[in-house]
Amino acid sequence: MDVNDMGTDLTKVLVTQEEIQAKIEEIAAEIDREYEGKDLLLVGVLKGAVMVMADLARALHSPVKMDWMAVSSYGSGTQSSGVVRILKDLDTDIAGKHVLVVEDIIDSGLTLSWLLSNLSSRGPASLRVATLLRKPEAAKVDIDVQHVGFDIPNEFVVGYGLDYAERYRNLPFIGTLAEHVYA
Ligand SMILES: O=P(O)(O)OC[C@H]1O[C@H](OP(=O)(O)OP(=O)(O)O)[C@H](O)[C@@H]1O
Ligand code: HPA
Ligand SMILES: [Mg+2]
Repeated sequence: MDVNDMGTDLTKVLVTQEEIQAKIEEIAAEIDREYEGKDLLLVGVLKGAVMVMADLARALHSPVKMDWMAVSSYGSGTQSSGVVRILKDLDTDIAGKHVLVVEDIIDSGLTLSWLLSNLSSRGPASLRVATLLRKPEAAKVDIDVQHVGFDIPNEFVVGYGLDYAERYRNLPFIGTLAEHVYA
């Protein structure tokens, strides 16, 4: 799919497929260095992080394990409800493990902040975060994030895993959604 298949739903491409892939290679190299000789568990946050997780895991040279959590705070709108629900928990016990949470986007930060306190109560050996996107102007909580792909403006974006009402996740790039789509 490309931007021409999208009609007028998108106003622009914010991050191209090539820029995403190059950034993921960079982050993977950082992670390889950081966890050298350690067992690492990647925790992907469904559903948005599927694309980042799939590409990041394949760009790593170190062997890793992968697990998934599904949480939802957005429902079908463009604003976080602030109420996070676990839809699917991890299959594995993370006590004593090195855990890296993989996210597509940190927007208000409410989802991740909730998730990090939930996961840290399970006693991991370490708990860090990699995210492809972050919206600094939208932050409602301060979170220490070790790997950030791109800081982006405070606009609703879709593509590469990110949805609006479950659509656009399969775009290979990040685009800005036209206001008429959700107005
Ligand atoms: O920083 P926040 O304001 O909390 O927003 C970020 C979260 O929102 C999105 O998930 P969503 O709840 O839409 O679920 P999805 O991944 O299934 O689309 C996104 O994937 C992050 O997990
Ligand atoms: O900008 C966004 N787009 C799609 N999903 C999201 N979840 C949080 N922020 C966003
Ligand atoms: Mg969503």
